[in-house]
Amino acid sequence: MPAKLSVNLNAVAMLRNRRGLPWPSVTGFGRIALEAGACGLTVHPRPDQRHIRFSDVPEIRALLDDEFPDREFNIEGFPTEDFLMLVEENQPEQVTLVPDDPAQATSDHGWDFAGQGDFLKPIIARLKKQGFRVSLFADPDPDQVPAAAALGADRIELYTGPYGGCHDDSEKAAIELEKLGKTADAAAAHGLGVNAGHDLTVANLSALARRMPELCEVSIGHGLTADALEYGMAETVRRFIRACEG
Ligand SMILES: CC(=O)[C@@H](O)[C@H](O)COP(=O)(O)O
Ligand SMILES: NCC(=O)COP(=O)(O)O
Repeated sequence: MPAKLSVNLNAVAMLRNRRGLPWPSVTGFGRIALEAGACGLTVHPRPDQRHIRFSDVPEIRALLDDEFPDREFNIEGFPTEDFLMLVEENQPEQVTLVPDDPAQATSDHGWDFAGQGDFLKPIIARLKKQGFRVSLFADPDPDQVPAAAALGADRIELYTGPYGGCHDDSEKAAIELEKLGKTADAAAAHGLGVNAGHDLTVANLSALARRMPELCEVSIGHGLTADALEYGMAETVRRFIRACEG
């Protein structure tokens, strides 16, 4: 079964926020993505709300509930109490915990599972008790997988930034891809599902999907939104879904 595509709406929100106007519409582009076959929508609200605003989240929840009840909502972020309350109010199918500092421009590393396990464990238990699937943002490092697996989460989301950053160097890309692949293999051996995301594109996605047949889901925003400017959102989503097939 090919990996599922979850469309990240952060970049659409960022474009909207250039003005005090409601377009481009975050839910409107979410609807086009879902109509074109995306399996879900992802948001990564940051504390400064520079792209997704907390008020977008219930609107996306309503879009999914009212028009696409078979698709999934994935909310990503650092688990502050504000973030956890937002999650609990909006009942996503999946929560992805990311170790971002509020000042960070974008996500650039996974959790240190051994060092931050005591912090994560009760948060994961709180989220799991309410029925959310929990995924943990992870570096491409198979040695960290046993510590991740001990925390009680369902999946890891592999940080694919270093792989995506090799867009002009196929030798380096092959090395990064193998690190991701070995981490996915270790995760599968420890009973963890595997998601992936960050700087994925139509050009680099097929090779990733072929290397990790166990890949459950990719969440893609920046590259997909860039393509949507060129090809339109619906055609872009169809292109990414084909790339998920390997
Ligand atoms: C965890 C991850 O890789 C994405 O959620 C990414 O961080 C998107 O966030 P920005 O849109 O703020 O770059
Ligand atoms: N989890 C990764 C994500 O949602 C999107 O990352 P990017 O495609 O915007 O780099």
